[in-house]
Amino acid sequence: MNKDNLSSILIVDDDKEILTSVKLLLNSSFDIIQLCDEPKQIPIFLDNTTYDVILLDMNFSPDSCTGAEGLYWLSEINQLAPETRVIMMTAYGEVDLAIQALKSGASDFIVKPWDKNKLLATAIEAYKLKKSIKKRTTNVTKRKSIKSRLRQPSEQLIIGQSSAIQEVLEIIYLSAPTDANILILGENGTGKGLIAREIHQQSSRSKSSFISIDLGTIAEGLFESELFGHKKGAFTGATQNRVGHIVEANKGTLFLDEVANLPTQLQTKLLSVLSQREVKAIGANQSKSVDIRVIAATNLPRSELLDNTQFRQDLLYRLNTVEITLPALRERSEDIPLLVDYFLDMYSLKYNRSKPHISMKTITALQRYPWPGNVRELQNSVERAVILSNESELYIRDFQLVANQPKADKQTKSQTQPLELGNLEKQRVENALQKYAGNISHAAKELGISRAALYRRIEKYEL
Ligand SMILES: Nc1ncnc2c1ncn2[C@@H]1O[C@H](COP(=O)(O)OP(=O)(O)OP(=O)(O)O)[C@@H](O)[C@H]1O
Repeated sequence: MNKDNLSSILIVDDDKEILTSVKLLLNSSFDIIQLCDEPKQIPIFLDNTTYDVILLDMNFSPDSCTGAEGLYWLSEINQLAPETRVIMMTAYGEVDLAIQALKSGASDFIVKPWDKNKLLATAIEAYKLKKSIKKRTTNVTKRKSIKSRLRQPSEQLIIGQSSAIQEVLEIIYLSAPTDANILILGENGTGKGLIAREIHQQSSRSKSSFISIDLGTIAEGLFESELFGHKKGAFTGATQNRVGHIVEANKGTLFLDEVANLPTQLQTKLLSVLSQREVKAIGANQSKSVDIRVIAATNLPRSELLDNTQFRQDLLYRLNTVEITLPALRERSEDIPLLVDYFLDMYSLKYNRSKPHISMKTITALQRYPWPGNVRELQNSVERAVILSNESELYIRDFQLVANQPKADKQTKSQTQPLELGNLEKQRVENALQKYAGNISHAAKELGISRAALYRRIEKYEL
């Protein structure tokens, strides 16, 4: 068999017992497993073999606990074998080190003493990620590394080392420079707006406008005028000419958030704009030619969008030349340590506080919470914790999560999750509405969702 098709892993630890036990554990999942008990040998191993995954200890000298050795070897591996995914092995409590390793390009980390299933799952996940990225980029010449893009200064960073986020970054990288329309799917707060901006930033249209419209918040009668514009006197109240968002986005990007809310007759009109590349304001005699790229987003699951008789399928096929699905935060809890660290930096700076410490125990508790409002809810919780806590360390209570709602166990997730999440969400919406005496704006901010999303939940739960 071609050596390239064999899965390979290198385990680096100075403890020979650990090496043997990890080898036994991974034996049936990897074709090539090599052991290294002396980190100085790493370059020699890398010279002989291209590994998919390396499992790397943080400390090698008997008294060392700074993690400096692990970080040094991580950066060496990044240079010598940039495609290889590195999983760091850290001791319980070394959360700052683990985060530093992730920021320095590690793929993931695993805490010692480890749970065997977790170690196996982490190694397999890293292997799959390595393969999927390799597959999609073999034809791309001059490819910038994903990690360097992660660190690139931009308005707002997309944080995440999970395979789901890495794959999203890869799709953005490949599709942004083309003019293809893109449809982004994902629950509220998963980062659809952030991704849309990043696509615009990475496109050749980045110097022109990025016009974002939330179709979930536009009043029924205003859709057409907002999107297409109107001429003075076109209808009662049209006292002036109005340029629509489509024309404003000319040469740039038009982001249609909550696109499933677009009324049917306007779907037809939008479809014609996309195929004719012309737009006609209400009351105008002449069409104007436009050059726009459309990015659309919806929180509806794909199946619902396809079955939806209210949404024109021919428009859907115009919009989804490329499709990006953002997973819920509860499905990629491995991103939580980095996200928490990122938001702690952001809000300590904003509120002029010293950055609080956070223990591995607290991080683990945050990872077990289901985050129905996704990254937005996490961001709001961290902001609140930074504002309200005066301590040098943050504890789980500072995040004010709903008590006793741990994430469903993986095995039982499919049976229990919808019910648990539905109840949890309903309870949270009810609490927020009560707390702010029905004030939608305040309650939506507290929940970390848009006003439109809150209205939909009020309707859904008949509150
Ligand atoms: N991967 C990420 N890294 C850093 N910040 C993120 C990430 N994902 C989301 N965020 C932040 O979370 C917040 C919510 O993201 P965003 O508004 O893009 O979500 P959305 O899916 O568009 O939500 P909605 O459907 O409610 O409009 C924003 O402040 C965004 O910057």
